[in-house]
Amino acid sequence: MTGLFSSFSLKDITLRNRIAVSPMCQYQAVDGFINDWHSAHYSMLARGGAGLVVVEATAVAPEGRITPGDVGLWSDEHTAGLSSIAAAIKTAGAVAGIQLAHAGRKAGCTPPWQGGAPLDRDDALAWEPVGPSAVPFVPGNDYIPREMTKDNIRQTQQDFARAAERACQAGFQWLELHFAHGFLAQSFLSPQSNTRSDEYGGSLEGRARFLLETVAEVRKFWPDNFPLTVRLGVVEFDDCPEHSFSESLKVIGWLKDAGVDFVDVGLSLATPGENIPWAANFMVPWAARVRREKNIPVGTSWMITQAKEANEFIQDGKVDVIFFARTLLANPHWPYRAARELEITDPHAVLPTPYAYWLQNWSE
Ligand SMILES: NC(=O)C1=CN(Cc2ccccc2)CCC1
Repeated sequence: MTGLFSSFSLKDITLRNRIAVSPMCQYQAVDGFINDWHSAHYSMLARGGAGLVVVEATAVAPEGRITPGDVGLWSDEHTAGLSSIAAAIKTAGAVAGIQLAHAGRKAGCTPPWQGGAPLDRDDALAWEPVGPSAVPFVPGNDYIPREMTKDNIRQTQQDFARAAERACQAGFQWLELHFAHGFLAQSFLSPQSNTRSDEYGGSLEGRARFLLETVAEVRKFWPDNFPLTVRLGVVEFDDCPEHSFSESLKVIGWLKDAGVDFVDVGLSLATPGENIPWAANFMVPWAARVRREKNIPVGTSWMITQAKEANEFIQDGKVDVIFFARTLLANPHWPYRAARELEITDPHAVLPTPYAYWLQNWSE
């Protein structure tokens, strides 16, 4: 019987359950290097019982960081630190995943708790953002990205590919390309941000070209037996969400043909004014449609907090994996709580032995 605690196999990788730790930016790195914060953070989450732990948005180039505190994999020097993170995740019994990102025109900002605005131009840590077109994320704002040349595009695609190679060397076995949240790849896809008239703009094929060429480059360096996945913003909540969704379905078909094994169904966040219908589980129906209409395994996230509901989404074949974020930040042992609530056999067994032993006969 499939459910939240049934295993999930994709290519040669098997998750012990359907609970994934969603990539959550910590903004604690220096020059892209991880430190004790990340080691404790990811060990804590992996020991909580999730089947998959995806490391936060990891920049493929320095100018692709959301903030100066983003983790990076743009240099061989970054590999060692991340290999210790991958090892810690695997030792805890979870599959080690990593999200590779380039924030494009949304790069170069302060972390949300400092307002999330672009760094002052005279800040020594600031840099010029890049994007498909010289169109600012905030209309009328003077934080305008430099329009990427074709050489810049090719270089960034290589950056993704080399970062994927490093991720494999570091021991990660699940790769997620960040094609959502208004970051670089999403900004190529959205006509709101991509006004190019060359082959990287205009038609849907043109706007999707950056994504498909990036997947093709990554495919050369990421082992075929490990899942190659994308987080894709599948819907823009503008005056016609069905339009952007139908375009996304076409793009997902092309991504699947290019070798993408799984789609983590996310938000577009391509423009600041989106009227997002925030509500519990609101992305599940969209993910279920992708799964059914494109016959590809999917995951999703956003305000999913209840074990019984999550279990039903899996049982009903709506989604294959559920990415939890704040639910797990609030309680890293939430998988244990969920196991008890769903009355699976040996709920304590989702935790490592030193915890499981003492909890086997414990009832709160
Ligand atoms: N790395 C990412 O994909 C990020 C996504 N965010 C969207 C978000 C909006 C609202 C609530 C949570 C996340 C903000 C921080 C960075």
